[in-house]
Amino acid sequence: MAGLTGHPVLEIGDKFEELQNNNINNNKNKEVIDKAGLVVKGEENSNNNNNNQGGERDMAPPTSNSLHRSGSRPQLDLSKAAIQGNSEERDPTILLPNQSDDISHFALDIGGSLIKLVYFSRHEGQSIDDKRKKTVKEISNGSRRSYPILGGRLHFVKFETSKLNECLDFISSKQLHNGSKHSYFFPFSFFLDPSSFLINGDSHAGIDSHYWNSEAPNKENAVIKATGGGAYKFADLFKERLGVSIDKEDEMDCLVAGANFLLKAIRHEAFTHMEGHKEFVQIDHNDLFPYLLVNVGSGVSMIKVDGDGKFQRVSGTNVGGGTYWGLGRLLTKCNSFDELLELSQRGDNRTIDMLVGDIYGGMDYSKIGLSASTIASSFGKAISDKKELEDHRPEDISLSLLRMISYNIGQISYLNALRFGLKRIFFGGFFIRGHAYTMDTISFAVHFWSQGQAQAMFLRHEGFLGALGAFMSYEKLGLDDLMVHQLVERFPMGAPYTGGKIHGPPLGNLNEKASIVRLSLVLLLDLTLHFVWVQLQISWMEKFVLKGTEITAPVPMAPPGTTGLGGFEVPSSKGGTLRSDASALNVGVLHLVPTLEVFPLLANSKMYEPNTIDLSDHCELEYWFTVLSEHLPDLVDKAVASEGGTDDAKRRGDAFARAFSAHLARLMEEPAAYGKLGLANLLELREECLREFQFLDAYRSIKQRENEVSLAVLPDLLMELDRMDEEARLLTLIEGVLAANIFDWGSRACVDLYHKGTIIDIYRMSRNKMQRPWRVDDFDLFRERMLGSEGKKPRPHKRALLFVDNSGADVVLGMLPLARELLRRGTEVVLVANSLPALNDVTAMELPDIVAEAAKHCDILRRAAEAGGLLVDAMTSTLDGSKENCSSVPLMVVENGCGSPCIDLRQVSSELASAAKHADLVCYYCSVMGRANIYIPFLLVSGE
Ligand SMILES: Nc1ncnc2c1ncn2[C@@H]1O[C@H](COP(=O)(O)OP(=O)(O)O)[C@@H](O)[C@H]1O
Ligand SMILES: CC(C)(COP(=O)(O)O)[C@@H](O)C(=O)NCCC(=O)O
Ligand SMILES: [Mn+2]
Repeated sequence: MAGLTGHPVLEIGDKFEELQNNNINNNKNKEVIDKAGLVVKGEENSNNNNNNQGGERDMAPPTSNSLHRSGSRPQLDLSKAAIQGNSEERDPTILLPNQSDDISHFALDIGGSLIKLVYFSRHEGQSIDDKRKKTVKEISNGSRRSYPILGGRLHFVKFETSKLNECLDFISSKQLHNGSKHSYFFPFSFFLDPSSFLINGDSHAGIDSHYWNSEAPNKENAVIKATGGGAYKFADLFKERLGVSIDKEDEMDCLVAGANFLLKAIRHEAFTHMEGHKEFVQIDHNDLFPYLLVNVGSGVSMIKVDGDGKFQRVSGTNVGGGTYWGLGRLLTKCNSFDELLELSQRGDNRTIDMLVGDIYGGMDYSKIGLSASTIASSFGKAISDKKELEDHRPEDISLSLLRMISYNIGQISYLNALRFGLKRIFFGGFFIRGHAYTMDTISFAVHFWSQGQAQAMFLRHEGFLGALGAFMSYEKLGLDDLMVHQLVERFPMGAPYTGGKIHGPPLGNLNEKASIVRLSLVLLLDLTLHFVWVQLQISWMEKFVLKGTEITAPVPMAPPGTTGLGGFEVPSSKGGTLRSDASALNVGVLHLVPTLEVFPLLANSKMYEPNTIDLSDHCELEYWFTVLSEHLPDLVDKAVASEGGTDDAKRRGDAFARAFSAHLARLMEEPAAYGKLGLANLLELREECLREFQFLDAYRSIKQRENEVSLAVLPDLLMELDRMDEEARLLTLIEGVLAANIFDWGSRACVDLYHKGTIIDIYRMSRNKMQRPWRVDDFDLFRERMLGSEGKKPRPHKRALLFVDNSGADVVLGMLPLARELLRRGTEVVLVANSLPALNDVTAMELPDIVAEAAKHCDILRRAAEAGGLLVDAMTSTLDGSKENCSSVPLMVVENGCGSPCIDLRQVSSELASAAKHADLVCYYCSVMGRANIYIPFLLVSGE
């Protein structure tokens, strides 16, 4: 598992606390998995050491092509690529017969102020072409869907309605309107014109669809879904410019469909914001309706929502976002909405608003619950004939206007909630703009007037409700069937700081990055084009490196103070600039992965929390920020070495370090910037960031070296185990699993420990320390089931799932011997490993080779691996001479669907979910790194 927390699973949130309190309650642990039976936990082990692991060897990158939930790289199938027609031609067409479609769909919400665009890039997963192929088939028993499975990504982008042309250019440059086409051709000329890469775009769209299409687009039939007034107003323009017809969807229908989808499908979509404090709310799907939806766009619509498609627009107000921006622009001469909002942060509305105290001689009007600081009359002081507009500070005007409008919206919303007895009010629309003071003001109004009975909540995808709803009206996409576990939100890592014109979420001008891939393709076909490739690759990376030095810290949104009696002080944040639109949207790309499933043995997926550590606790965040920052130079060294230490790798390493540091800094300032933040998210972010800078496996050589060393000592270990009687062997095996899990490069103490001795020394030393009773110690129950007791026969398990974690000793000396013991007793064993590399975790792709090597020394493993389809080639002779006949009991490998050091059991691969259904033993172990850097390994063994 590796990782600073290991794979935190099985209610480890609870467990971790319990562990820290030295108060483990076995019964509670047993509730974790339906088929609970046994929990075994190892000794606490404190390790301190130093030293450095020396020189890495450069190795060829792995050819991982399995589908997993990250999938942040474009996947190209270049096999059988060929130039069509005459290769001497200037713009020959290249045929990629095996490249799957990248079909795009998009929908628009064209409002009074902004155009919201939601588009989908879809690609097929590649077929599994590794040694696990047979395993996967076996496990599925024919029930599993066969690859490829369609997945894709939803991207969110916005434009100003007044700049409709920008939107049309964007659509055109991405050829979104040529969507569902089935050709795999593209013109060579695209690659020779660097300017064609300078369009706005994002990294996660991967390869734009038009690169695959050279046929004249079939525009006549193209129909796109759009909502908002602009769907009517600009329909002709769309036809003229893009040749597409607009299929108009009702705005209210779309708002409701979008809100319902988000509230059901995105785990932490809604949050409260009171007095500067943001808290994510977990909405119970079965208890969502009714609610009041308030969409604050140019104007405001208030909709009572009773179910999917069941709603009534109950009210609205013409004092909305357009009013703030329009009046604000007139009164302050601001050039942009953000500038206006920024001004408000430095404003003092008391100079312009008439307060209760102004009227009551500085006193509260407490009889009716009004404090002296309550605004009695917005802009009331402007009646003074002593002051003209220019005598007022634009900052004060902006704040006064913002407060007036936000408060008014909050108050009218409350009245409508009261009218219909609604307790929950969700606010959307881009007027909110994730702005702390706006949200606080609305929340305050709702709270104050409802006396705490109604709750204001905000939506992370605030302005995109209508566009999402329009998008979902494409029936064939079946998006409404998507479930929360099939969606993974990712924040592209390099983009926020790359500069250039950015639309939408933190994506940036990354088409240049995708161009690297495209040009590599050109390279394959025509090496003379090398110079173009190099030039463009540099341009993207250099841009990042240069911009990286200009990264500015975000503006802290300090909480405003309140005075209690209905009054609000001025915002205490006097900060500088607002974040640019791109990063301020705070929404990432939504990856739709239909293959993800909830781990079926999870007893209570609602209660389950994969994050052992909640980073909204500032002390925790600061601690982990320091750990990750300090570890960064070492990680960059490893990453660069893993790519051969070339100049290109160094440049990418530098860019990675800047990108990751910038994200860390951002999260330090605003921990909830990317949604609810836990340690598992932060660790995953780091892996994603590495991948985005094309470091596919930073620990590659370390892993290989440790596998080799561990495999070399495995035969001795197996002999030692075989000399023991059954009981001693079982105990030693469990101790071995606990001991070997110490080899985790995610923990500082463990890295230090490495330099104390050889792997086998450390393994033995750790094993000897695992004195019973362990913190959680159900070993006796386990032994009884495995070996039987007086009057009770052994009851071998049918199928065991062994979650494997770190490469080297952990898997080889810890888990494989346990697997062997289970196989020997007739239990099928499924090794569960990461889909993509993360730290020193072993991956599912790497396991067959490790098992094959181990099988050379062990007949049991060899036969089982053969039975499980892991050994494709005939094996060499074995050394341990075991002759037990277990050829029919297979050893298999499945990927867990995860590319992070921490697994989230709510989102695992379908092959793991499928394997779990027949399992009656789950063996899951992890090391928990406490704040004191104390290593606490524990193993959860649950069986029926
Ligand atoms: N960059 C921006 N430009 C203009 N208005 C913005 C911007 N960001 C936020 N807003 C606010 O959002 C409002 C538009 O919200 P939106 O939900 O998109 O409504 P509409 O559908 O009417 O365009 C604007 O009136 C303004 O108050
Ligand atoms: C007319 C609208 C639905 C248009 O939507 P918008 O472009 O503002 O998002 C909206 O502006 C609105 O509901 N206005 C309030 C009108 C009223 O009820 O007084
Ligand atoms: Mn709108």
